Amino acid sequence: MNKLKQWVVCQPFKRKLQWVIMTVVLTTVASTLGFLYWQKNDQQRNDFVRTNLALAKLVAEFTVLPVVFDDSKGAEDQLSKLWKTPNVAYVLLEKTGGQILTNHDPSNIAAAAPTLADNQEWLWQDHYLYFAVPISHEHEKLGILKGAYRIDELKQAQYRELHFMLLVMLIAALCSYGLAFLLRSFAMAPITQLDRHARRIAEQPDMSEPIIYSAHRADEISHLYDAFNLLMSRIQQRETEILQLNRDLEIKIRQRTQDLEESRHILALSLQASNQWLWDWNIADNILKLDAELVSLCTTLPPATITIDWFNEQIHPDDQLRIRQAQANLLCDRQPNCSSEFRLRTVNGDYRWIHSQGQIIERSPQGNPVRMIGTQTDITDRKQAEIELRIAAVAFESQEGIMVTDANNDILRVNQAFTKITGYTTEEAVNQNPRLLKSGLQDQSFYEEMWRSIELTGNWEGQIWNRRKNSDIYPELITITAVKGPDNVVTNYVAVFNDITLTQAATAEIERLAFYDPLTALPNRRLLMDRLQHSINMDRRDGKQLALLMLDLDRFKAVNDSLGHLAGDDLLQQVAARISSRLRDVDMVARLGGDEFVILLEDITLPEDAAQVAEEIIAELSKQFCLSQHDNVLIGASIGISLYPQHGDSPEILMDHADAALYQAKDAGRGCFAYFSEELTLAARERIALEARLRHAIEQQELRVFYQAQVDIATGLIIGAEALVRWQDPAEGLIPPQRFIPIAEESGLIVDIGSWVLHETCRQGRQWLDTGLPAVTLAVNVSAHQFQRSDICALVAQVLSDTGFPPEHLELEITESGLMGNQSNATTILNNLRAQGVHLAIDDFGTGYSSLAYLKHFPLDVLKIDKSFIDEIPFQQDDMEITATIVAMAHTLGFKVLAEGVETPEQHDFLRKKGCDMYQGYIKSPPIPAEEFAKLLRSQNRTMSVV
Ligand SMILES: Nc1nc2c(ncn2[C@@H]2O[C@H](COP(=O)(O)O[C@H]3[C@@H](O)[C@H](n4cnc5c(=O)[nH]c(N)nc54)O[C@@H]3COP(=O)(O)O)[C@@H](O)[C@H]2O)c(=O)[nH]1
Repeated sequence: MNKLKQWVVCQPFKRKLQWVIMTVVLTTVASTLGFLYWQKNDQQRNDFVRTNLALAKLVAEFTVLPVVFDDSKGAEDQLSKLWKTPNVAYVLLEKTGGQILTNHDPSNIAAAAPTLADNQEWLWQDHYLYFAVPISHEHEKLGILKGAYRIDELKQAQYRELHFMLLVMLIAALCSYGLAFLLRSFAMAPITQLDRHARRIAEQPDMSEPIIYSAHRADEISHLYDAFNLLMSRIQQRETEILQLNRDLEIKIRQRTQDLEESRHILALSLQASNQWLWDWNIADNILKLDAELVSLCTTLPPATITIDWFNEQIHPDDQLRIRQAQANLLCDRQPNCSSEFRLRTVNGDYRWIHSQGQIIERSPQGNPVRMIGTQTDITDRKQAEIELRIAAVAFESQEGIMVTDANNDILRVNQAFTKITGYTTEEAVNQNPRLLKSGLQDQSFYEEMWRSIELTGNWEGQIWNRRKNSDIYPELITITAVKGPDNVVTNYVAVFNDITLTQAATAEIERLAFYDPLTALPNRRLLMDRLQHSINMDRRDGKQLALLMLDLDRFKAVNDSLGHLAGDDLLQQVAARISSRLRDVDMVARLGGDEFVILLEDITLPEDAAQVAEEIIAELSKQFCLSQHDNVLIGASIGISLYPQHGDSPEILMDHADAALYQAKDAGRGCFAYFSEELTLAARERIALEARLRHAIEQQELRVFYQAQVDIATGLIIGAEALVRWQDPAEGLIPPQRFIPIAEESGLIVDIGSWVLHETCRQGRQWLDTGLPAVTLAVNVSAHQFQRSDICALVAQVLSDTGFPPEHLELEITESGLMGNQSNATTILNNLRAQGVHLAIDDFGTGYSSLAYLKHFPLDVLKIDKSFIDEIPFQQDDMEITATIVAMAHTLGFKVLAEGVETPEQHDFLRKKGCDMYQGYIKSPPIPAEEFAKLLRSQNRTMSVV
């Protein structure tokens, strides 16, 4: 119903008008026709009933007699008048009691006829008018006459009339439609025109065009047109004004927009510069607008969907309650603005510290907060820095002294531990230079080295002695670190130090107890084994050898038992001191307990070196001991020696073998040493004996000088000789230098021997000159030991001066190893010798590690190619090539070349072809005594004079 109403309301007015007219016309026509039709119908029916019922009643009166007399025939005659009427359908006469006297029912309708009530005379139903007329005589009911009339004809007539009326209705409808249409057109035309005009004007910019209506009319429509035109002109006028206002407004808006844009830009820049993000919380609908950067930092959600609840969920659980409480306070107006710090989860799942602040900018009419705006800042770095600062502050006040200076080394800050250690308060230290603490125990070079390290590596760590305010000097372990700025320039220095006075003392005490024998203060077994292991490792790497000497005192038990333990202790301490005094710094002596000592000799050259030390110690301990109670005692010592690597490669094995050797030494009769192997023991003993004999030989002048000719390869003439020492032993005969020169070098006797050979050679040379022999160069060997540890320059000057031998005929042969080591020192010596007029030769070239490039730095005259290169010529191609190269290169550097050990004509020819200058070797002459060499020289002279 509502829909219908709605639909009707929505219909255009003209249609509604048309409907009204048609409805009125049709309703009027229909109701009039309907009434007329109904009235006529009713009339016709009543007439039909009345007429036919009267006929039936009349017939009924004529049937009284036949009914009384039960005369069927008479009844039929009477009734025939009735059934001969065309519209009678059936008729029957029924006597009271139910006897049918007559029945005329050709269509069998009676059986289906309705039963009428007692007093009901007729019934109008469907196609029939039923009737029941009583038959009475003198108020006695004799029977009843029943029947039915057909009413079809009457009904058909009525239908025809109905059709006619409907036709009239249709015509009326058409007429009403036409009438309504005419009326609608007439009434709506001006309105439609007004509508079209209004629409057209609405579509045009110009609204000033008036709408014209018939001039002669003055009805309501005409007023409407006037009102419309007036309205339009007013609108036009207002529009002009509005346009003007609009233009003004536009200019203002443009200006404001520009200003706003500028402000926005400045705000954005300011926010960006201050690392801030804008947020805008619409409290009413809960939407939180966040800066795009912050959104992308913490979510992939579309920004428009972010609510305050979602945002709160992203806050760290530990901060959520506090922040929600702050928000609640704001909303309840307990505080006007907010400022808080919290951790916010990012898309990565980690948290960043955010500082958020804002205020309410809009309220509802009731005064409730509606909108808030504020900024957020990522303060993670600041928070981190705060944490680090707190840590730094705690660390700064640690147990270690800390001193911070600026780049000029002026103290900026010190901590409490600094004051505790140094005694200087902060006020006393600040603005001072750390020199304040200088003890003076370190020299300038120490500090220079320290600052060099700081400059190079950025820090320095070490131990330093400083002075407290009360003048006490104390050791500290200090680390100095240079702090650099982003430009890599030092801005500060930070020194962190510990007073290690107590630590040092404690460490020393612990070490002493753990590693040293309390009686003698010598290292104990533990330290010895550590050191031995370390030495084995080092020697294994460097290919060196070491010796372990196990020493046992003879007769110590007797002293201890007879003079008491105090005397025994005293004796042991003195033994320890004597042993120590005989050792080099690199060696070690340990006490294993009782009277047992062990000596570790590191880096020995020959196995016999150990025997020499053992011999010296045995000799030292054989001397008398004066004990503190004025008892003089004589003891002795036996020593067992084991060697690394010959006798074992672990500390335990070496100790066991030294112990075994010690028993061997004791068995041999005490007061002697023994190696773990017999042959070494013998060799060592022989070597020691030889050294003793050599000393004796020097004193007894048993040394001789032999001379070996040096020949000019081009002329074949002797131009010089090498002086070679020999030992003329009265018992053994001539002892070659290979046997005694190494011992002489180790024992230092070489200095005396070398000095003697130089003197003897120059003396002999002078004598030969004086006797008229031709002047030849005499070459003297200078050992490495002699060159490096004695004043060779002074010796040469002295000898030349003493003997008067011309320096230009003296040549000194120095080995490569002699020159190695301190190059500048060697150069000084050589220059000095050169300055004296002496010639200089490099001996055994090729056996050492020097190169020609290295040698060119020295003022040398002759280069002697080692015999080992000459031996295999012409069989060894390599040696030939090396020799040829040495000759060529030596010449390039300005040296003369002498080949040693030339024995065959092939060697001689090869050297001559390669341009070698001189040679020396058995092919010409072996080393021979002075007289023989003089003869050789004289014979050459004679030959020459004959030629
Ligand atoms: N510091 C000193 N060292 C000296 C002194 N005297 C000798 N020595 C050095 O002793 C080493 C052995 O010398 P020596 O046994 O005399 O041997 C020399 C020559 O005999 C030997 N030689 C020379 N020619 C030949 C040869 O043709 N065949 C051959 N088998 N041997 C030959 O060479 C030695 C000379 O060597 P060098 O000195 O290198 O020229 C030896 O190293 C001597 O240096 C001394 O007084 N002081």
